[in-house]
Amino acid sequence: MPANSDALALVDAMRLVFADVEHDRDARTLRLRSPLPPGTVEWSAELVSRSRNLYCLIPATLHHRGRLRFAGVPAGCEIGLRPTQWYLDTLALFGATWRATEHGTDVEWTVRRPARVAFAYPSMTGTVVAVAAALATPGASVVEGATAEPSCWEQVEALAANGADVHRVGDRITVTGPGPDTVRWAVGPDRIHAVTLLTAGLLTRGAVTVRFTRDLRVPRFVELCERIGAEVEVGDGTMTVAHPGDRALRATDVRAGSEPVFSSDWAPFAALLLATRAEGRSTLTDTVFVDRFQFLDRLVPAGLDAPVVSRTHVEGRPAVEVVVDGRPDVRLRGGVLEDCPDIRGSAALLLAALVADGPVTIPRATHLLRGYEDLPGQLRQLGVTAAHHLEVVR
Ligand SMILES: CC(=O)N[C@H]1[C@@H](OP(=O)(O)OP(=O)(O)OC[C@H]2O[C@@H](n3ccc(=O)[nH]c3=O)[C@H](O)[C@@H]2O)O[C@H](CO)[C@@H](O)[C@@H]1O
Ligand SMILES: C=C(OP(=O)(O)O)C(=O)O
Repeated sequence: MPANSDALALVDAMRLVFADVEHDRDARTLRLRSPLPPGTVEWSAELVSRSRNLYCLIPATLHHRGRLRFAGVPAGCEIGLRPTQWYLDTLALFGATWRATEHGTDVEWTVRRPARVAFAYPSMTGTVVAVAAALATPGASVVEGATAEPSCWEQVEALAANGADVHRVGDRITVTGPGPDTVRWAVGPDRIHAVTLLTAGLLTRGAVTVRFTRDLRVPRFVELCERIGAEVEVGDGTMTVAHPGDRALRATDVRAGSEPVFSSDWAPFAALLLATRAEGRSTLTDTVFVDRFQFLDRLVPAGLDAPVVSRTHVEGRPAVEVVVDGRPDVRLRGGVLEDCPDIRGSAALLLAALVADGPVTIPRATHLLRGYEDLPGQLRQLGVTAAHHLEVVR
């Protein structure tokens, strides 16, 4: 497992559930053993501020300890409205009760009942919470309208491989609990991380190869690369994306959103690439987060043309649209950039150093470090030299 700060927050939360938590950062393994006896778990405001993904751990926390109190709201990227009540309402379908208090939220799970959960929108965290709750509940539960994100299918794959009665067919997941006592799993490749590095290669007009031990499921990213004229080669456990070298990439329109369409998480990388390496006008939309493209504004003082951002609707959903006029030979100036309060926007700012003449400094790397253990170090390993002046102030 990775050791980005988000993952480390989850490890800390697991220390409140298991007596024996062994995290070996060199071996990249995490072992959780000996659940603590029932009691009340308290998540401090500090812990809660570190990861929004803590929501995914609520079922396990309640399963072993019965009661959870947390201050505030588990926080993540600030990229638009992100209400979270539906995660707790999903748990309530399995018999949990929750209430907002003066200090935060109290959740309890004393009576468990199997449930039928139907998402009107394919919520990612909602799906993970529902599958985990179903697994801890004796009897047959069903999750309909589940997310189409392969990273979440991995949850089902891991459980099934360990003997759980869990099946996914399309957007329907059936679970018969209780699940197995022991689960062992090697975490699959981080798809967003892979797309980040492959984009870096295109920005340098070079090529990057990523290696992985299990399928890298990024078909929409591959399609985009092919559409704009990049070369993609998929081998046995490898994917290489290469810039054509002698010509600019082609402009194209990108409709990002909830998978199976082009992932919202990759939209910043596509926008940066199309603005700085493609010839012509591209329009990108995102139906998940209205501030998805906020990082582009931070690059204007560094020499990027001001993006034209507007609110729109795509298939009835509110969306953000950005129009970029590609300048394939642009050289940005770099500089100390304004903070960008989201992981992928921050990563895109760092990648902008690859098309800049001057140093690029990201002033507050909190968000970057939530999603990437050491992106500057990885870029250096790929051959990015000191000339690109990547600097992250921790
Ligand atoms: C579906 C989707 O693309 N989810 C993204 C979201 O996951 P995350 O799990 O954070 O959020 P959800 O998938 O639960 O919801 C995403 C958005 O969907 C809408 N919504 C959700 C549930 C619901 O019942 N009704 C509703 O309208 C809301 O606008 C919400 O903000 O952020 C992650 C981090 O960037 C991305 O990896 C996920 O791809
Ligand atoms: C938005 C992201 O994370 P979070 O949901 O934790 O804010 C992300 O991973 O890009």
